[in-house]
Amino acid sequence: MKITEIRIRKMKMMMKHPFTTSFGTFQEKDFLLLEAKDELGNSGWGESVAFHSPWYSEETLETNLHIIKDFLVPIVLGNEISHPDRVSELFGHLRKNNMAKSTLEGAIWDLYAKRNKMTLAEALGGTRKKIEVGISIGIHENVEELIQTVAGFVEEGYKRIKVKIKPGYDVDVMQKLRAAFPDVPMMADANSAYRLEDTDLLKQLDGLNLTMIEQPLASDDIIDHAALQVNLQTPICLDESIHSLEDTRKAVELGSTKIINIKIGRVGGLTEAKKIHDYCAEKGIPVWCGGMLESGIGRAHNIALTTLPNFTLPGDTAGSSRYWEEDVISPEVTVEEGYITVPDAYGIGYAINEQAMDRFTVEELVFQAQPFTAATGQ
Ligand SMILES: O=C(O)CCC(=O)c1ccccc1C(=O)O
Ligand SMILES: [Mg+2]
Repeated sequence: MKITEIRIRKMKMMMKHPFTTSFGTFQEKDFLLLEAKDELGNSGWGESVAFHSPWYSEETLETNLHIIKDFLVPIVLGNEISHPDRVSELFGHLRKNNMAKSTLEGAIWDLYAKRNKMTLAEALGGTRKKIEVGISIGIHENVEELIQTVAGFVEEGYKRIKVKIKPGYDVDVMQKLRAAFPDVPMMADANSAYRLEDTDLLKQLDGLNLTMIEQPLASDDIIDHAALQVNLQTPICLDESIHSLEDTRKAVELGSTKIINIKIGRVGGLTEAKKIHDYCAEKGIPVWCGGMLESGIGRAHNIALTTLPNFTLPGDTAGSSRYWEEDVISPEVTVEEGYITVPDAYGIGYAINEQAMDRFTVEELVFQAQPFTAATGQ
C-alpha cells in the first residue's frame, strides 16, 4: 500500500474525574491522533499515548509531534509499505521515541487491516471474541472514599481492581481494601515510587493475596527489581522499565519480573508488542495490556492486541465512559459484566465520531505525498 496522506491532530479532552498517580494528577488530556491514508482512499488511525508532561516517560506530546513530523512522516509518506511489520524496521535507525513511532505504526496497522478487509485483531493473529477487563483506580483523599469507588467498579463487574499506591498511602490502604473485598482479584501499581531500601515495607503487602505489584522501583531499573523479587512473594510486574523485546528478555532472565504489562506506545508499536507477547508465551510469563488513559482510538488498539492468547490477565482498558463524557469513536467502548466484546468491523472496528473528533481538535497538520507528475515520470 502507498501512504498518500498523513494528518496529525492535536487533541484536548477533559477527563470526567481527575486521576492521581504517585507522579501526578491528570484531568485535562492533551494528546495527538494521527490518520494515515492510502492510494485507495482507506484511512487508518493511531494515537500517541505521550502525555503533556514527561512524568511517566521522557516523551511528551510536543516531542512526539517533532519526531513524527520531522523524522517519521518523511520515511513513510509517498512510499509503498508491504506490511505494517516493515514500519518498525524502517524506524529502526532512530533511537527510542517509542510512543512517537507507535502512533504512526498503529495507524498503518489499522490501514492495512481495513485494506485487507479484516479486523485489526485478525491482522495481529488474535483469536478472542471478548476480553476480560480490569480497572485502574487513582489515589484518593482517604481510604473510605477509595472503598466506595472500588465498590462501584466491583458492582459494575470489572474483573480485577488495580489501585495506585505511593509512600504513605500503601500498606494500610491495601490492608483495609482487602478487608473490605476479601475475594476480589486485586493488585497495586507504585509507578516507581519506592527504592530497594523499602523492601521491608513492601513485604508487608505479602499475605494480602495481590495478583501482583506493578513497577515498585525506579522507572529505568531491572537490577533492583530482581533483588526485591527474591524477598517478595507477591509477583512483580514491570511497566515503565520495559521498552522492547530485549528489555523483556533481560528482565525475565534476571528474575526481575514474573508478569509483563504491555503498553503498545511504550514498546514502540504493535509489532514489538506482539514479539514481547510471543516471547512471554514461550517463557510461561503471563501478560496483560496496560492503559494510558486513551481516547477511543488507542483503546481500540489495546482491545485488538488483547485478543492474542497469552493476554491471560485482565487489562486496564476500561469502557469509554469511565474516562470521557463523549469519546471520539462510535460506538463507544462498553463493558458488560467485566467483558468488552471485540468489534467485528474492519480495522480498529470503531467508526469516528466526526463531531466529537472536530470538537476536541485544537490544531490539524496535513502532509501529502508529492502528486504524480508526468514531467518527471515519478
Ligand atoms: O486506565 C488506564 O488507562 C490506565 C491507568 C494507569 O494505570 C496509568 C495511567 C497513566 C499513566 C500510567 C498508568 C500506569 O499504568 O502506570
Ligand atoms: Mg503502571
